[in-house]
Amino acid sequence: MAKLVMIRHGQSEWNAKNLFNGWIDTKLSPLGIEQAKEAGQLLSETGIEFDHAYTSVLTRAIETLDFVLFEIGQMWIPESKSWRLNERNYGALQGLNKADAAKKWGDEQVHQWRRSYDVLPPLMDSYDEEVTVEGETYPSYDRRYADVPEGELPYGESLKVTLERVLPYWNDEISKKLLAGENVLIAAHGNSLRALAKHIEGISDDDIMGLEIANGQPIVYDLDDELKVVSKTILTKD
Ligand SMILES: O=C(O)[C@@H](CO)OP(=O)(O)O
Repeated sequence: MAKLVMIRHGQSEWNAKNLFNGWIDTKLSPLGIEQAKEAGQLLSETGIEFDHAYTSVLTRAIETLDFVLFEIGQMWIPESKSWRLNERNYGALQGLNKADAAKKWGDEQVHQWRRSYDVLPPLMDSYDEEVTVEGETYPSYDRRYADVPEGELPYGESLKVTLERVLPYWNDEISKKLLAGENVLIAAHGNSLRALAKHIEGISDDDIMGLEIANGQPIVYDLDDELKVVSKTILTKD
């Protein structure tokens, strides 16, 4: 029986400001760093020995993985990073304040964009666009995406579309490790992990609307030989 642990990154600078973050590369806030360290401390109490760690190509998830691996004394294990584990691309919403968006488009519309399974956010026009917040400019595209196959760069993703780009990585890479009995740690994002949880737990399109994943709380799955969930435990301080 293999163990799979998924951790959403600690609070990002833009989570703290209530901005749509998506693929924009922001760092952990001071609270986010504390949450990442705490996640590692909680995980270290389980004694799980990992064989492989996965993360996205976004700094907030990579930082979280580093803090967690440091806390559990397993910084040496093999790690892989993939754009397929990135946060959902929030398209033209990226950089906007979520409360301002609700005032402009209405609470229900914004809730649909954030939590529905298949409603797309407004799409961005091009990867040449930059997002400027408080005088700081963030590029939409950089060389970390050079290996993304032609035509697969998203311009805005629903959870469904997010799952469709996470799944090939799960099927070709992560699930193979678990099927071989290896213990796997994934540090990623609220929506890439909601998508994976939907797949792993068989959550319906309707019920996935109610699933929230908190920053820095490790989710520990025991999986059987066919990767069916035997148990799920969320580690918290309390
Ligand atoms: O802004 C984002 O990219 C995500 C997660 O931080 O937000 P939401 O929870 O609204 O999907």
